[in-house]
Amino acid sequence: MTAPSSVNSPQTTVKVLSEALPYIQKFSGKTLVIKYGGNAMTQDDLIDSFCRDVVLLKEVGINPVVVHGGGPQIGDLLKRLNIESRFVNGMRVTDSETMDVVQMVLGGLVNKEIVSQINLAGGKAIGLTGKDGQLIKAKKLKVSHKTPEMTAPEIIDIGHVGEVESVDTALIEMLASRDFIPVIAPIGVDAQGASYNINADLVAGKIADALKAEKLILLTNVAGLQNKEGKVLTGLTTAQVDELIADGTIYGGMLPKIRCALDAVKDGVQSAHIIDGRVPHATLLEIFTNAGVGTLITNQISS
Ligand SMILES: Nc1ncnc2c1ncn2[C@@H]1O[C@H](COP(=O)(O)OP(=O)(O)O)[C@@H](O)[C@H]1O
Ligand SMILES: CC(=O)N[C@@H](CCC(=O)OP(=O)(O)O)C(=O)O
Repeated sequence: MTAPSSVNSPQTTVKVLSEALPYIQKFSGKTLVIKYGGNAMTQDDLIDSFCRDVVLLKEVGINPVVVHGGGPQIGDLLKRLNIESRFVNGMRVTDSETMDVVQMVLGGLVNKEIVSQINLAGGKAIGLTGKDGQLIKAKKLKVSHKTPEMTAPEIIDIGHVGEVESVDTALIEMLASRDFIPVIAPIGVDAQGASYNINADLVAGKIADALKAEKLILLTNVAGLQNKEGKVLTGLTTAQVDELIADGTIYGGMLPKIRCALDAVKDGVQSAHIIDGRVPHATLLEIFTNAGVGTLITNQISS
C-alpha cells in the first residue's frame, strides 16, 4: 500500500527522532511544569495532541506537571447563566456565585477532560484542585489599581480571588514518583477552608518555583509576547517588560503570564516559555527541537 503524501518518509521520521536524543538525555528525570491555557484548548484535536505530548514526555522519563486554565470555558457557562464576566488587571472579579461556577468548570469539566484524554493516550493522570490534600494554600489577593487620572493607586476588592501562599510539593512528587501525571486546577484553599479562584499562570509559576522545575511552559493562543506590530519578542529584560506594560503593549491575560515567567526564572526555574498552543504538538516542538518557538525568558536576561 502506498503511504499518503502527508506522512513523513521513514528517513524524516528517524532524523526527527534522532534529533530529539540530546534533549531527552538533558531533560530525563527533570520536572517540567506545563500550563495549558483555556484559550489553547478550544478544539478537541488540540486537546488530544497536547495530552499525547504529555504522555510521551512521561514515557521518556521526564516529569510533566500540568496546570490548566479555563477562562473562556468559565466565561461560556457564566454567559449561559446570565452572569456578567468582569476583569481587573487580567483577574476575574469573583463573587460567591461566580466562585461556584469557577469550581464547577475548573475542578469538574476542564480538569476531567484533560485527565481523561491523558489516560486515553496511555498515561496515568490524576486530577486535583488546590483543595485536594491542601495542595495549594492561598490567601485573598489585594489588587491595586491606578488610572492616569488618579494620583495614587487604590486597593480594590475583586472578591474570592486568591494568591498562592504555599504549595505541597511532597504530594506532587509522590504522585510523579509513582508514574502519575498530576493535572492541577487553579483553585486554592485557606486555613478556614475558604476557596479562592487563582489565575492559572500564577499557580503554574508558583508550582514551578516550589518544585525548582527545569522549565515553565505557558501554552496560550498567541505566537508569544508580541509588540504592537505583532512581532514576537524574546529575551526581554524586566525593565523592557515594565516599559511594555506602561505603554499598553502588554495587557489583560498577558500580564500575569509575563510576571509569573519573570518571577519563576528569578526563583530558580531554568527557563520560561510563552508558546502558541494552537500549533499541534507545540509542547514537543518547544522541548525537543531547536526551533525556538515563542517567547523565551531566562534569568541571564531578566534582571
Ligand atoms: N503583548 C501581547 N502579546 C501577545 N498577547 C497579548 C499581549 N498583551 C495582551 N495579550 C493578550 O493576552 C492573551 C493571552 O492571555 P489569556 O487570554 O489569559 O490566555 P490563556 O487562556 O492562554 O491564559 C492573548 O490572546 C492576547 O489577547
Ligand atoms: C482570578 C482569575 O482570573 N482566575 C481565572 C482562572 C482560570 C484561568 O486562569 O484560565 P486561563 O489560563 O485560561 O486564562 C479565571 O477565572 O478565568
